[in-house]
Amino acid sequence: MQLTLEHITKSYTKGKKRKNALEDFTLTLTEGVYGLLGPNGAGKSTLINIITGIIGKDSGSIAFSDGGDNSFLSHLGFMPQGMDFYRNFTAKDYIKYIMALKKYSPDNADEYALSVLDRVNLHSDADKKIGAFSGGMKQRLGIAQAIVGEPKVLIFDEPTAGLDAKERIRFRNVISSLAADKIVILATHIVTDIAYVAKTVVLMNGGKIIKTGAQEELCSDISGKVWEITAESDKVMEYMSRMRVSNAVSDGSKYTLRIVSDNLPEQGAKTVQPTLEDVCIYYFGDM
Ligand SMILES: Nc1ncnc2c1ncn2[C@@H]1O[C@H](COP(=O)(O)OP(=O)(O)OP(=O)(O)O)[C@@H](O)[C@H]1O
Repeated sequence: MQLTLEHITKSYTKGKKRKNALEDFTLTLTEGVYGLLGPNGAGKSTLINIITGIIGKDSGSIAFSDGGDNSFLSHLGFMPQGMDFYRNFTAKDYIKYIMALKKYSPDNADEYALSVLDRVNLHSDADKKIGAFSGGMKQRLGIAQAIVGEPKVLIFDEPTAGLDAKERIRFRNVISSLAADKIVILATHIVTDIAYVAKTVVLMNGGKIIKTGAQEELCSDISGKVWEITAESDKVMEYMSRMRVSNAVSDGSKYTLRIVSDNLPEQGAKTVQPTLEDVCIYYFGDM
């Protein structure tokens, strides 16, 4: 299975100027999770809106290898940013409503709706009204509506916004369990969400791909450029203003700073193993 995005460009007019929100974006995706990472304005939502057919592209092409005669959109499940729901529906009725909208009619509609809810750990909440759901439960219901009809390509836009740590972990586990035989695109600026589940990380900025690869490859590309130093607490702000500091931990009296820099930031600094967060700081500065 292959989704091929080739030379996609989209521009907007700002004042008197045309500005590219996406520029010659080219990527081939196969089964597994792709993490789209980039700062605000990088072009993530524009890309997703084009793949999902919400907006048109100026040029470029989208091709899906397993579509048969059906349109690509019939193979797509989508969870948009900031999704909302009908509060008075139960979870099961909502899923059945989505089934109707997608014209998906398995032999036993109730059983199928429950099986979808089971996959996002909402089976026992099937008859509860959505108005009583927590933020995390609603996000999982968002995943559930996306998988109705068993689409081969799933897209999630900023899916963990506002979730607590426990729900984030739950979300990641659900995504991992779905990804084996699907193409999953996960757009976010929360690095840890991607660090745990993405087989491929796509770093975007200014409408372009800055780097793409497995997390380990991206980390090893900046090997030797992440350092640790110890600093007195009154010097921390100065370091932060001069250097790209990806982390600062205090032991009460002193700080251990993690610094991303091409060159030795200070005598005595030791190199440490880069993480995906360091990679983002390296390419984007603060996200
Ligand atoms: N309808 C529009 N009209 C004009 N400019 C737009 C429009 N939509 C997006 N842009 C511009 O295109 C660029 C990419 O925006 P986009 O929303 O795709 O980025 P993003 O990576 O999704 O950012 P965020 O994380 O903030 O949602 C930005 O410079 C944005 O201002």
